[in-house]
Amino acid sequence: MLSKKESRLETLEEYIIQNQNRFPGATGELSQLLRDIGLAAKIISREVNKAGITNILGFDGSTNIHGEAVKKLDLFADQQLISALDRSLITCMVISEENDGIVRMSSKNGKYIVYLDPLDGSSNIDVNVSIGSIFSVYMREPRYDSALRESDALQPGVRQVAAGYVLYGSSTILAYTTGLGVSLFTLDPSIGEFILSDRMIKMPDYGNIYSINEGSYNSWDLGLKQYIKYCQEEDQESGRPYSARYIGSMVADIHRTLIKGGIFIYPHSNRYPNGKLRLMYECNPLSFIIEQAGGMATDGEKRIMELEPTKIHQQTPIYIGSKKNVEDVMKFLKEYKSVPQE
Ligand SMILES: O=P(O)(O)OC[C@H]1O[C@](O)(COP(=O)(O)O)[C@@H](O)[C@@H]1O
Ligand SMILES: [Mg+2]
Ligand SMILES: [Mg+2]
Repeated sequence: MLSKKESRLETLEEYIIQNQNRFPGATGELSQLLRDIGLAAKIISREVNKAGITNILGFDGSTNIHGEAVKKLDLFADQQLISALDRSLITCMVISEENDGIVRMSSKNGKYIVYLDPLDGSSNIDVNVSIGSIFSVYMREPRYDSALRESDALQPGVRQVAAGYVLYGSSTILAYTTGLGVSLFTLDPSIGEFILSDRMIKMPDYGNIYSINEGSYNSWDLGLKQYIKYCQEEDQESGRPYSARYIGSMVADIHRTLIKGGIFIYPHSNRYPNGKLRLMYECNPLSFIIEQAGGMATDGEKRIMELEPTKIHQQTPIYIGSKKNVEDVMKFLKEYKSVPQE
């Protein structure tokens, strides 16, 4: 929450410009890109807020590359974000959950590559539970020819120049980082502006909340089973048992973790041998946010943002949240790694 001293309303626009001025050589293009995403987020938020009375709920009838039935709002959000990014001619390529291949933009010389999860938490759209949008921005490597290739987009998370999410919940919140900390902006629909609500947020080092879909329990690693058992044991001193919270929209579960601390886990399982969540447009951007707020994100062994991507839609297990909680689960995974499964 902002201090009393900071009660003068600061818009996303003003904040972006202020940050840009910290870099004498800045061209203003990244600022423009963030503005583009802000505009699309306002349009999506308006549509989400009245979804029950417009014809936007339900399925579109198509299936995406993950074999998921696509929702109409998935496509609406995809179109809004892609057209907003295309307008300013600084993005050359978009990779989105709802498009199998790379989406080439009008400007093939644009210097940015943007990954999108246009609508996150699709299973919650029709039941009015918080959903989100996620974005991740890379620079395009300068090359002798301007041909756009999928391999241009296969860069590890540590190369992100910006990342963030929009949460469409009881209020609409935009969170982003360019590597200089994380700030949150709340949409004031009456003036149509995102207003700074948390500057340079730091998350708790530890939290007594764990978040995981226990439905796949039977195919979890023994170390994970032991960690969840540890979370559920009675021990007042260490704040256990923890509370279980699972919204089923990664953006919403991560936003809660950012504010309250704790851990969010989507492990590998029989149903998802490589995990369910996508490295490039879910795990990398949210890991960048969490790390910038002082947290941690791994695949159970390695730092998510150091994973070398081989496919634009690849999946990964993820353990993300407060540093102490993630270190704890890593210890359990390591300790039980060689113990035969029950
Ligand atoms: O229903 P499950 O298996 O718990 O999966 C929920 C997870 O899947 C997702 O909905 C996948 O994202 P999309 O909705 O963008 O496909 C995440 O937001 C969420 O964390
Ligand atoms: Mg998603
Ligand atoms: Mg999605």
